[in-house]
Amino acid sequence: MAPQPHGPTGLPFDDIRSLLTSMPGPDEAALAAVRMREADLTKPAGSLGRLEQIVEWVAAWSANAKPRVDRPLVAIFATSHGVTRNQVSAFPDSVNRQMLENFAAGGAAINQICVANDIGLKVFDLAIDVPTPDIATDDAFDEAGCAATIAFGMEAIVGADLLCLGEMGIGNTTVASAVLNGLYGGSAEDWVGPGTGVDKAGLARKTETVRQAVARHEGHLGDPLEVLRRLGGREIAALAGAIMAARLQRIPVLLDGFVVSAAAAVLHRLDPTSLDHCLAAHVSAEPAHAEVLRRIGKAPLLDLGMRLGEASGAALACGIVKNALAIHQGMATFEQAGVSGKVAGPH
Ligand SMILES: O=C(O)c1ccc[n+]([C@@H]2O[C@H](COP(=O)([O-])O)[C@@H](O)[C@H]2O)c1
Ligand SMILES: Cc1cc2nc[nH]c2cc1C
Repeated sequence: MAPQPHGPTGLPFDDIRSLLTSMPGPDEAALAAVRMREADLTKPAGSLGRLEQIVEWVAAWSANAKPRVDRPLVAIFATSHGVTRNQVSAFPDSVNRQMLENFAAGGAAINQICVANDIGLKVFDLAIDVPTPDIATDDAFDEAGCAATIAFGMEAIVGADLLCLGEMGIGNTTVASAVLNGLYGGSAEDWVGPGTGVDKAGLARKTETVRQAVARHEGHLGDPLEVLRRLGGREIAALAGAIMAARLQRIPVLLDGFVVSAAAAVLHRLDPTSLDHCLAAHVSAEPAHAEVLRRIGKAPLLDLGMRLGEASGAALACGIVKNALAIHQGMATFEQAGVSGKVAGPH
């Protein structure tokens, strides 16, 4: 039989759907081992709060009873959006390439967060000089193009033991709002916010653009991959691929802000368990982000009023993950330290 490029039906999205059905679950043995050790460490049970659950999360999803993060990686997917012709951003498209150069030169916020926390940084240029079509009037991709971009995101992820996902793309909060409106319904107002800082008139243009884009596809938004194809952008597609690839490679993921959460929401709509290896690093100042996190069932680790993108919140949260693991690995047990354990019963 001749080789078939895209599985039995020949449709690229079917490959993605079938991959989602074969994702590994948590490693129960690693989880049990860290819970056992946790109980023996010189502190009252539960006193490290969510830090304890972070250790369990890394153990379960990296399948390591002695969880470590030695090679954390920030991956930034950068691209351009035709939707910016509707004047939906406070900044011009030219910032995309300029920021790529700034990342390369070490001058962006994310460079400094990576230096401070000893994190590797990779920036992926997704045809930054060729914007995807304006989603208010055209589909963002055809199916093959969308699937190929998801596949690019999958292939980008190698050799890390914790992945911090971020993006860069002027206009992409409009695109993310359209994707979320397409996935979850409601009105455009529910999902739109200031992004890089548009004024009142800009916000009205954004809202109208999202309303127009979503209305164009009415009746075709029942399939989350169709929502992505019609209303998304390259960084959102690649981020969805990266989240899937990390799961297959047993790499825990820290999700950054509003735009990354739109990619995560596509997967969550396809399969609610597909984000179990992900934590929400922070809740962004973009007003609808908190609602997305509620919908995907993630309580953010940080709430710092940030709205930068470029994985800045995820990279900061990586520092917390590294601290949680250092505490767990390095602490003495009650027996080792000669510290008395909790007394049984009331006293
Ligand atoms: O991550 C967020 O929550 C976030 C919120 C607002 C803006 N951004 C960043 O700002 C850019 C998109 O904003 P805008 O106004 O051009 O749509 C893009 O480069 C994002 O990384 C990111
Ligand atoms: C300057 C600038 C830096 C960014 N980093 C991520 N998104 C951004 C948007 C702008 C405008």
